[in-house]
Amino acid sequence: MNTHVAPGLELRVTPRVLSIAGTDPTGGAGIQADLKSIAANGGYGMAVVTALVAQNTCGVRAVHTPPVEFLRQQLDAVSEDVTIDAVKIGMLADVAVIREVRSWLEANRPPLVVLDPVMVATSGDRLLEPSAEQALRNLVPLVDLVTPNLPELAVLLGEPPAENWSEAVEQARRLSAATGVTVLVKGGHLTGESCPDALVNSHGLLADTVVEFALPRVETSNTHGTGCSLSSAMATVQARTGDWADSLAQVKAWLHDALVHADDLEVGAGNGPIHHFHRLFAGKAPVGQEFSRSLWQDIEPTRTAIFDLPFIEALGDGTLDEAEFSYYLAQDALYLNTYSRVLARASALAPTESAQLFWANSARVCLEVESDLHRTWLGADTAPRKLGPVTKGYLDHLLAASVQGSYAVLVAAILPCYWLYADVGDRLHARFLARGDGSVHPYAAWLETYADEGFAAATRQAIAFTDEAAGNASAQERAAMRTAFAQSSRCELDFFDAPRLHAGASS
Ligand SMILES: Nc1ncnc2c1ncn2[C@@H]1O[C@H](COP(=O)(O)OP(=O)(O)O)[C@@H](O)[C@H]1O
Ligand SMILES: Cc1ncc(COP(=O)(O)OP(=O)(O)O)c(N)n1
Repeated sequence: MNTHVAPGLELRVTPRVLSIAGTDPTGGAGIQADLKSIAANGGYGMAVVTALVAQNTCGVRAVHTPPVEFLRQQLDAVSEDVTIDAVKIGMLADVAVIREVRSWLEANRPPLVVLDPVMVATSGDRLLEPSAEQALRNLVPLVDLVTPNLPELAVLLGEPPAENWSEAVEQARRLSAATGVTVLVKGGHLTGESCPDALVNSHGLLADTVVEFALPRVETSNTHGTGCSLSSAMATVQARTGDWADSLAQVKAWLHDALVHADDLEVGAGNGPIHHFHRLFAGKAPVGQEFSRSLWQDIEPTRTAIFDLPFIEALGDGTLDEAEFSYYLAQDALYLNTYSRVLARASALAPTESAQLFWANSARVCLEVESDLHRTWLGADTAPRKLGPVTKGYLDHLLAASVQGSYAVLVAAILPCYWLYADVGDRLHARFLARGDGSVHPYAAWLETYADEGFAAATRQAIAFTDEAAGNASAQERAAMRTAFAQSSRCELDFFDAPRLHAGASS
């Protein structure tokens, strides 16, 4: 699953994450927000203060920057004692602070560094001296991820700010190309119903140059500290998963719900903070990926059996019998129609707005894929198709999960269809590309559908929502999730083997 783990990065369940940033006495931004965000995302937070900021939700009143010798003493006190798994850097105030942090980074080389290039607060007050902009630009190539908002992205490039999302992504491409660093470009400063973020790396570090995640924009003025919270959450989750895209899928869902619950806090008269601990306050555990990882391990024999199937072998090398492929697609179309209803049921049961939207959108996409199957592959084949015995068995299992009322068990039953297809599509597509002989592959278009980055992103989100559901479930419910996941996985195996057994019998 973690295809992009940086060399030397040792993944940890509870990463030790250091924030190097300025303060916010109202607790919404800066180092206070970072510590909450790190804890809410399952890390152990530590803090070195760069500057003391007299600010509140309405604005910044004064900034006091202690001597850099004291900054170095703080940094050394932490790093000489504690193993640091990840660092998040926020407000750096001036050139002297940047120089000191740079020198400490060069001497200590933490395995993972995320830089939020803080320049201006929401209130419009400056948090970085203009004379320090070049020094901050020069720091970017030293980090692993930089998370600028749109005005900061423009300053880093020396260009006017992007006015729309596609310009923002183009700017992120240029910054990544120039620095070699992965850029997390954020759409918070734009308007519109959707609030997109994208990971951009022009040097092949991600599955695709641009990996985008969008969730609905939350209507609230309480967005103080979103950038701080996002960057420290990314440092934390990345130190656990080792995969930027997985990390953003998890963090974005968490942040969305933290914004949804922001108004509950009633802090301050201006732009108030987000609700970092909305999960904890609702009696939920922080999110990790241990549960989904253990599910994936449980089905290791099933996964091996799938790749040993003659159907998968022949699909991969393009020698699959046409009748078998056609049977498979027709059954897939029948399957998707009901699967879409099952996804809609998950949306109806979902405990959060972000999960509700995700499953509802998945139900819609599923119907689009079904009609695309008819248009692209089955168009000429108008023969009425009967639900095959394997398809029926699989759908009966999913429908049973959808009527018994547990959201957690239902999403566990749903997940293998995403995860195993993404895995099969990915591997077969890679095998196809590795042939490199330019030969025509009759099923290339099908392989592309499932090796598609959009599908991979949806799979990561489905995994993140399953982990979230597991975090809220009782031990008994988690055991039922495990059983449901394993059974759906066996159904997937049988589904791939069904054409061999049943294609001849159907008309
Ligand atoms: N109203 C909103 N609804 C949903 N997500 C938001 C909203 N405002 C900001 N975000 C998210 O918060 C994060 C920080 O974004 P942004 O506001 O662009 O940066 P900054 O806080 O550094 O100015 C991003 O993940 C962005 O998508
Ligand atoms: C000490 C400190 N650091 C950073 C910020 C800016 O925080 P950010 O997350 O960008 O949120 P907004 O303030 O822009 O909402 C800050 N205010 N103070």
